[in-house]
Amino acid sequence: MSEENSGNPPRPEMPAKPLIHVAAGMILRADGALLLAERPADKPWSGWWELPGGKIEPGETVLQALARELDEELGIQITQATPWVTHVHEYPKNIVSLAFCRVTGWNGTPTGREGQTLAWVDPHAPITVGKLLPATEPPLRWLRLPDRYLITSIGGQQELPGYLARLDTALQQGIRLVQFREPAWQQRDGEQAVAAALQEVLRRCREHGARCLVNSAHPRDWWDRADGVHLRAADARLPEVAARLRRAAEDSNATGADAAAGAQAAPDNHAGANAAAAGPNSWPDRLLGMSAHDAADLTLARELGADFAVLGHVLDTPSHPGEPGMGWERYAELAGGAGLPVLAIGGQSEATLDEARRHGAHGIAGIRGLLGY
Ligand SMILES: Nc1nc2c([nH]c(=O)n2[C@@H]2O[C@H](COP(=O)(O)OP(=O)(O)OP(=O)(O)O)[C@@H](O)[C@H]2O)c(=O)[nH]1
Repeated sequence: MSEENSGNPPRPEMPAKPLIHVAAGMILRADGALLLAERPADKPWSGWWELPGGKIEPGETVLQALARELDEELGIQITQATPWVTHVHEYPKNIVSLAFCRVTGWNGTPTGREGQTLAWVDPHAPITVGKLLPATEPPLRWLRLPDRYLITSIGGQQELPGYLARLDTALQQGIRLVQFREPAWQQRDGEQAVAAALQEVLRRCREHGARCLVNSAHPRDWWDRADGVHLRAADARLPEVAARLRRAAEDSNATGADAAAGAQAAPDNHAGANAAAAGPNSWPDRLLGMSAHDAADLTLARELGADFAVLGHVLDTPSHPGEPGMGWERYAELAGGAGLPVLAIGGQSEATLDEARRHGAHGIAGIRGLLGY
């Protein structure tokens, strides 16, 4: 029904909020420490902490703007930086599109050239230097996500001992995120046989402080045994999946997990914008991953409050014979608009991690390449 004949009075036009494009640096030292800056007294939100950076000027690329800002603000010259996640946050008075970049190489020593206090912090520990700008909280959460994601492909009971030995090695070598995914085995031998393998994989992951998600091809009641779920794109569209995630979010809110996760009060003109813009964070005490193949899948991942998406396949891979990969250019285009961390999948291994990062990936996912085949 059109507004004219709906019987409702026409709504007054809302003035559009200004959209500000910003480049901000995740400046990471070799020991993993992250640089934060306190906004100085003469700027809006003074006293709040942020990632160094600033507005992108007309004609500048994100990396050019970042290089200029870090030189002006900190007196450092970037030698190594890659695009990461672009996060759009709506404040009551404006909308900021923050293009976060990983900065891992620079010349000079960061100095607060505009009077700002600087602090190197451990991004894996609670941030205690002060309040973070609301739009700066999601990237700090995302930074904690491991950058290598191993997906199982055990295949059957006979192969299990050999696989577990390889898994042990991968965990010893630093794998901290695993997805248990055995749809063919489950279909052939039944859930019981596969459930025992999940227990073995979970036990080993826990021994090494790694998290293990279960693929949504497996029974729903396994999700709670693991550290979260990895949704296939088709499963992410099922109403019962959305309902299940909503229930998990409600349970978690009821037990105050949000407060424990460090939600902060915002000043008046930031108030209320944070939770909505950071995504619903559907399952705060567990991880939610989703497989994506196109822009619509990535949008859905963001709407569901996924912690990350896996996008591919990028390069040709034995798991999709005869289906050419999307290639790095297309990957970069899609990942750049995703608004959440994206891992590249398809032909990935330690050897492709740098290339993946150059194209905006948070990291890589794989079956064989991350198991040392
Ligand atoms: N650099 C940076 N800006 C952020 C972050 N989070 C966040 O909401 N912002 C917002 O993005 C905008 C950054 O622009 P800016 O730093 O160039 O602007 P400014 O207020 O310092 O003023 P100015 O450029 O006129 O000196 C501000 O509105 C700031 O509140 C962050 O982590 N880093």
